[in-house]
Amino acid sequence: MTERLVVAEPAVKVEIGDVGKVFSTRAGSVEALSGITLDVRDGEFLCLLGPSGCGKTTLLRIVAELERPSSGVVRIRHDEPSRTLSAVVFQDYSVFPWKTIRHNVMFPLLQAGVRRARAREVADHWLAQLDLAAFADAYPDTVSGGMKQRVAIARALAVRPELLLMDEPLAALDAQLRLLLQEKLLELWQANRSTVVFVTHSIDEALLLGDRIAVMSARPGRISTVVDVPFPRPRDPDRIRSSEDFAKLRDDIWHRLRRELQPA
Ligand SMILES: Nc1ncnc2c1ncn2[C@@H]1O[C@H](COP(=O)(O)OP(=O)(O)OP(=O)(O)O)[C@@H](O)[C@H]1O
Repeated sequence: MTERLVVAEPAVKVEIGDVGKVFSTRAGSVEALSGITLDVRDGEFLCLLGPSGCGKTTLLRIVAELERPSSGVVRIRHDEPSRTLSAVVFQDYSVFPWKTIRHNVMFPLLQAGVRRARAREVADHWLAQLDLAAFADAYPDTVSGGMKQRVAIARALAVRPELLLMDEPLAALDAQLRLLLQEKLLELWQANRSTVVFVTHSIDEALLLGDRIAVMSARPGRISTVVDVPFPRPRDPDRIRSSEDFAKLRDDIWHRLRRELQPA
């Protein structure tokens, strides 16, 4: 069950308490998550990292209220009722192909009751932030995958959600583009802090972007450890990636993940 109410601890934005999820399929039941207890702190960038199929997407969908947990509870603190509580960015460039890029970004604002002229202004601001201003009148299918994903990110940021949920938003991009978009996300987040839950397979990405990394075990997913990322902000991507601490933490997290990947 998902509840929106004031959680006990004011520094906590999302309280995930003993959440389990079992999917029933024709072939039987699949236990995707078991006993997940995790707090997402107000204003933090939390990364969820874990082996394929460990339930990262399921957990994110439960927090987004797109899926109901089979057991346990999720509580989300909604501080400003006039503000959108959460927005989700998926991996697969979920943009409307029949709308121009500007109208894609305007859409959730109009849905939220923002006046058209203001929605256009806000959309254009975020398109500029994501280097898409020149493509505002283009349709998504005429631009690259990386651009479509930037549209999806601009659309999510434009509503200024209290909680931004991202499910491997950079996974479908080629390696170089992924690095560039990681840096863009880092810059945008540092300038417009909100609470973020970010699912990724990439240890490097989690270390560059995250304040904390919740490492999940193989299915049924559990939180096996939560790593504090010690790099101060604002972060300089090149300095961080080439630092000794980065290499050490990457190695440490990789060893934990490898244990999960190896069959018992
Ligand atoms: N709607 C569903 N019905 C049945 N099983 C499901 C459903 N959604 C997810 N699962 C199963 O639950 C488990 C967890 O899936 P999930 O997609 O959450 O994992 P993930 O960690 O995000 O995987 P990946 O990293 O590969 O994207 C998998 O075994 C998956 O097959």
